[in-house]
Amino acid sequence: MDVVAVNPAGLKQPLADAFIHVDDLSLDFPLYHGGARSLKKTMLSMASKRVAGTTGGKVGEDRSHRVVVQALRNITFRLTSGERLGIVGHNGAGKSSLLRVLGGIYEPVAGQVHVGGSINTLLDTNFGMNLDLTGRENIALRGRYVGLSREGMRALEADVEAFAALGPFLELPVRVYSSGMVVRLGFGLATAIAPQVLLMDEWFMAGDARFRDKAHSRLETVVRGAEIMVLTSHMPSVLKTWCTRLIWLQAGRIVADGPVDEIMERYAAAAVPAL
Ligand SMILES: Nc1ncnc2c1ncn2[C@@H]1O[C@H](COP(=O)(O)OP(=O)(O)OP(=O)(O)O)[C@@H](O)[C@H]1O
Repeated sequence: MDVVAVNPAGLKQPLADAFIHVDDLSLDFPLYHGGARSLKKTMLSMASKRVAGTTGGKVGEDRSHRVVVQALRNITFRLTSGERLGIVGHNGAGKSSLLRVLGGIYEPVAGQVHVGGSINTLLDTNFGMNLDLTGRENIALRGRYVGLSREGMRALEADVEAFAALGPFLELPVRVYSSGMVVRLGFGLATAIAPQVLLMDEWFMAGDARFRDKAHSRLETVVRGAEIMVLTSHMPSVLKTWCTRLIWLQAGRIVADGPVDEIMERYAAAAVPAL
């Protein structure tokens, strides 16, 4: 296992072309703990009767005889600068797990992941936010995290303040915000920093209707600025608009990898409708 992020958020240095190399990657989530023998028996017996087309990853035993969800199995692909990859698959196919491994959030149990270039992971709008800090303090925190200069910090603060339009609430702790206000701040922050590699979950695009148009044009700027994008989505229109290539996952494995139209057609013919 080896996760290497070259220059993660290293915005100060000039960077080489972005890339993603994933070789024979596997990821497990342990489910069984110590005493729950009957749960172990039930899970393994149900997993052996699993029928094609059901949701979730494959349930099995790892080398230490723990019951695990095999969320990703033997995933191999390469992306170079200019590629926009969409990941499709049924609920529980492993799409979000793959994004999180690429973003260095989950550690694979086997295989290699090399990501070259600055990364921004847009998973949910709360990601990386400290609810006890004020909106303004969260902006400063993010700026420091990505290593911005003083001038960069000022620009970040002005940009997010104007976008989020929280007025005096920017001086209050985020925990007193409404959910829509948290989305405004989180979205403004996440899209203020243009990465070379953009990892994005489609849920990130959800927001309240009035805010969505404003958010969409901002998101489009970040997407167009990124050299590589990886997007998980259930929405054919989103995938067709934004992606150049699709990987179709089924119970943690790649079943197809290729041009958007071709994979969409095969997926639509075979897939369990997602929620
Ligand atoms: N933290 C976790 N602990 C245990 N199992 C998990 C965890 N996260 C995900 N899983 C399991 O891993 C498998 C893959 O989940 P993942 O969230 O990657 O699927 P997904 O394709 O993104 O699904 P959806 O389209 O429903 O969001 C599922 O079977 C899920 O139950």
